[in-house]
Amino acid sequence: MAAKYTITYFDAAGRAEVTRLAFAAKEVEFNDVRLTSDEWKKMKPSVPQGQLPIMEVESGGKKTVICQSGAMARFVAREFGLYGKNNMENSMVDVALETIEDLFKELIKIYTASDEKTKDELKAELGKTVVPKFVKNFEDMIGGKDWIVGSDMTIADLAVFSLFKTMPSMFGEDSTKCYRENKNLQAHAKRVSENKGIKKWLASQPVKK
Ligand SMILES: N[C@@H](CCC(=O)N[C@@H](CS)C(=O)NCC(=O)O)C(=O)O
Repeated sequence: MAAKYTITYFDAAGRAEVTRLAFAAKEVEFNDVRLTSDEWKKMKPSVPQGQLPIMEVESGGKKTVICQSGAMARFVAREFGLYGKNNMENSMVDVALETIEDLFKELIKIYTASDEKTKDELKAELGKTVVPKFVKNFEDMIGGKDWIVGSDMTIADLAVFSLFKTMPSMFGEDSTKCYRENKNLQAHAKRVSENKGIKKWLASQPVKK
């Protein structure tokens, strides 16, 4: 019997969207559970490491909960052939995922800033210096190729697509100006969004933040 998957997170893209997109791209069904903050408060003590997202995998009569968004994304990527074709490609996928994690950390700095003034300063810096640095990193990875790693779409492509798609709604249009001006990355985003499963997902599951 096929495995049953449940992703639990908040009603946001955040750290769950790349795994959701992997299911969408491969047109594999999963349970998309989105908690309110009250529901989360009740559930938190029973969740491994006390944070979201988590993914429950039911297979062969056994239920396993995977926490840590990177572990979830990599699990799904390995299951569905989105992790490259050999050890070197796996590593290059990891390079992209770790780079996305570095960008996430920059974004979290804005969320956790102690006062509005610092928040505004960090937001202004995001579009001016932080994002351009990351855009250069991803531009170096993709160059004129179709995909970030190898000859097929991987979880790395979904991670880059997802984060840059979400950022404007959280940090303003200016935050991703440099990304929108990059021809190779725009072509890349178009390629990802034209995947049949992703197209369906984007049409049916608008994520607000
Ligand atoms: N390294 C963890 C970080 C998880 C994390 O920071 N989760 C946040 C949401 S993005 C969370 O659960 N916040 C609520 C809480 O800590 O109670 C991962 O990648 O999954």
